[in-house]
Amino acid sequence: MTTPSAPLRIAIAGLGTVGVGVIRLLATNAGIIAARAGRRIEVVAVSARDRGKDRGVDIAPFAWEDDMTALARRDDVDVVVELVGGSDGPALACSRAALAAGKGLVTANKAMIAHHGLELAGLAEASNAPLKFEAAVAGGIPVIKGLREGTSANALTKVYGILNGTCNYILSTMERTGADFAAVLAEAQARGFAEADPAFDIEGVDAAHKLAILAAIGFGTRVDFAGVRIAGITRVRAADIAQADALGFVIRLVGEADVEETPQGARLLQRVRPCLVARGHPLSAVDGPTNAVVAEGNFSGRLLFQGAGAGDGPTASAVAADLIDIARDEVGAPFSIPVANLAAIPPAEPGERTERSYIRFMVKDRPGVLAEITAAMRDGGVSIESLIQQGRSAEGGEVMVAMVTHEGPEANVARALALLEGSDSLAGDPLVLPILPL
Ligand SMILES: NC(=O)C1=CN([C@@H]2O[C@H](COP(=O)(O)OP(=O)(O)OC[C@H]3O[C@@H](n4cnc5c(N)ncnc54)[C@H](OP(=O)(O)O)[C@@H]3O)[C@@H](O)[C@H]2O)C=CC1
Ligand SMILES: N[C@@H](CCO)C(=O)O
Repeated sequence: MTTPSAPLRIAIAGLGTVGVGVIRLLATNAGIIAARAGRRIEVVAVSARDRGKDRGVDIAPFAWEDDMTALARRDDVDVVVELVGGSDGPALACSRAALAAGKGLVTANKAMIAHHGLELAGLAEASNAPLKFEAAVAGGIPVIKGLREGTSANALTKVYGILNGTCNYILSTMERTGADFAAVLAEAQARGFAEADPAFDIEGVDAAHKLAILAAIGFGTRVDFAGVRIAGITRVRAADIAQADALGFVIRLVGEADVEETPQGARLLQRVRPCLVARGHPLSAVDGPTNAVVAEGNFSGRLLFQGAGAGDGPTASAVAADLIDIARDEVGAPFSIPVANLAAIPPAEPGERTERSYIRFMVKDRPGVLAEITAAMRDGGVSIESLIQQGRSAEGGEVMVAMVTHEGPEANVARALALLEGSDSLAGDPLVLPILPL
């Protein structure tokens, strides 16, 4: 006769959008989860800032701890689920305490994994404790599992995609409705997609956290968040979205990573930037808070992972999947290979890479301005494919000039723009958006 396995006992630190989502999911799907995990997953204790807050779920059956580190050390807990957020502070303290005590750790905290993932993975290895963070990248999409397991036999050539639901919601809503940036950001915050500090979303930092994690798993490298070149969406105007649309593109915030071989050795390129994406490219149809990740393997070919990148339900789904893996005892090295074997690859210099670009200038509406811009392009070695000046301003006002370049070295665009620096024909810095190849 077999005895039923003991439940997996968990503690949840953080009872916000995701924490409450996890409590709801574990209760709603308890039967399915127990059948698939081989045992029940039971919430034993919880912690957050404000014990008295109405969270829309009953937390009375769970023990309460004010101190998250004490929560992490409880004897009646097997796995700590960290859903507080922030790269340091109580999230990190409770994660370190859990792993040091030999308990499993599941987290959705990409900021913490991007900054301290290697240390935490080292602690997990030392304690032989599981560390899992599926929800940290692309919400409900099983992309970490996809890269750690599905493509594990491949050398990846490239990983890229739409990694921030808030930015995608803002860009696609502005595109569809013409609404104002600030109003759409407020909607994303109200719907629970945005980070506690939404500057992390709109300035590209959140996508960079996720990209650094994906690159580490995809290429077997040490997590290098500092090596990610980051540009957010705050400089994209409604007029750019309209201009891109007229040219047959949408604008999306894209994170991309690859490893290139140079005469000096391997170099890791990681960058997050708003890009023009041609209608017809799989990423152009990714709307709202949806995320999509493309991974190109040398045997698998191009794989596309797509789904909800944020929100309580999808993120809770990823957290619970990690718990089920732990309950089944199906865990491996957090970054797919042991920390000591991850490669330290220096960051790449992108200047010699070639691409097509969209360049937008706000200029004074007066004779000679276009000649000045095109001369700088010529002298920088940039070949112009098309150039559009929008309407006439009121006398002496600003007008928008947008151009699309032929494919050429990125360094040439930088050189051309340097030639225009300080020109009093320009009203503000030009905006350069790369055109994503098909
Ligand atoms: N929201 C989403 O769609 C997604 C979020 N994530 C990640 O999941 C994590 C949680 O996000 P989310 O649920 O949205 O965040 P919320 O801001 O909704 O919730 C955070 C929770 O942590 C508690 N908390 C915050 N700071 C402290 C502190 N200093 N001491 C004690 N408790 C604290 C809060 O307590 P109280 O409620 O009492 O104030 C709250 O319960 C983050 O790492 C986030 O990046 C990942 C994927 C998607
Ligand atoms: N703020 C994040 C949450 C999911 O990681 C986003 O908008 O994508």
